[in-house]
Amino acid sequence: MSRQELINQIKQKKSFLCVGLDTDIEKIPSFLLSYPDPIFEFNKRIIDATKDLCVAYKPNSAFYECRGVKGLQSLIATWEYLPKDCISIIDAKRGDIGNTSDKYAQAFLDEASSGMSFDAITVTPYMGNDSITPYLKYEGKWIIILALTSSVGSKDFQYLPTDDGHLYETVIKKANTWAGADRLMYVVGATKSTEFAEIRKHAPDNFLLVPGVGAQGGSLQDVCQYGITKDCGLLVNSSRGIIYASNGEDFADAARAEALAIQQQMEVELKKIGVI
Ligand SMILES: O=c1ccn([C@@H]2O[C@H](COP(=O)(O)O)[C@@H](O)[C@H]2O)c(=O)[nH]1
Repeated sequence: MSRQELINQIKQKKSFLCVGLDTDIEKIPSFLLSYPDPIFEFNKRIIDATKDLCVAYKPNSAFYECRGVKGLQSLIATWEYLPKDCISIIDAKRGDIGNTSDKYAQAFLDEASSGMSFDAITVTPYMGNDSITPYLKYEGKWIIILALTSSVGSKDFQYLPTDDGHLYETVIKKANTWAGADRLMYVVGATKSTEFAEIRKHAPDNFLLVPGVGAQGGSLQDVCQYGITKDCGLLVNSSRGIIYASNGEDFADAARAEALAIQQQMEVELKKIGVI
């Protein structure tokens, strides 16, 4: 999905919501366990209930990989089921030397090789340029670089002082030399809303993937105050807050209600800035 197509979807759906599919076999309603692929069945119902309210889905690969072959089958089935008008993001957080990154890129971006071809993949910047370029070979795919994470541990490295301010700022400045805002997004945690203004100085046009609202307590309003741009420029993710809104038979309806509440706040923010 191109940048313009993404912006068009945001305008059409009045939403910049990303629904996180962190689907945990121990948390899904027990009645689903009798299905041949309970994880896929859960995802399918969540997708059906939310697809008109969001512009992105983000399965986190850990929740699938931990189940071995079964998990990969669920992930492939989920990827196949994702609506084509939503950007599909695999949250894999990979990073390695070039020839290994080639294989990670094949695993998640090359349908002929693995059966999956997500629109975007999260990567860690720590190993530098040659760990990122293999993903850029896949035309039209997005690379989403961890910049300032929502985690408490972000203070261990990401805030270290550098000539640019902090290490996360150096990451953004350097990564901007590898590709433009039509291929690169950055992960910035919603729990770091006060840093958004600083980040926008380095990344005025890039979309930011923002996890951390909902279960981690980040504020959508604060994120928008400092992070929204004339093109929106944000994909705000909520995983547990939406998909585990209920663990009863009504789980999909409860997920929809949560997603709708977020979409309605997003509509207000988009109107404020004149995106819609
Ligand atoms: O800085 C980061 C980077 C990634 N994540 C991921 O986003 C979701 C958040 O899930 P919630 O249930 O909405 O808290 C999850 O997949 C994380 O691995 C993040 O939280 N922070």
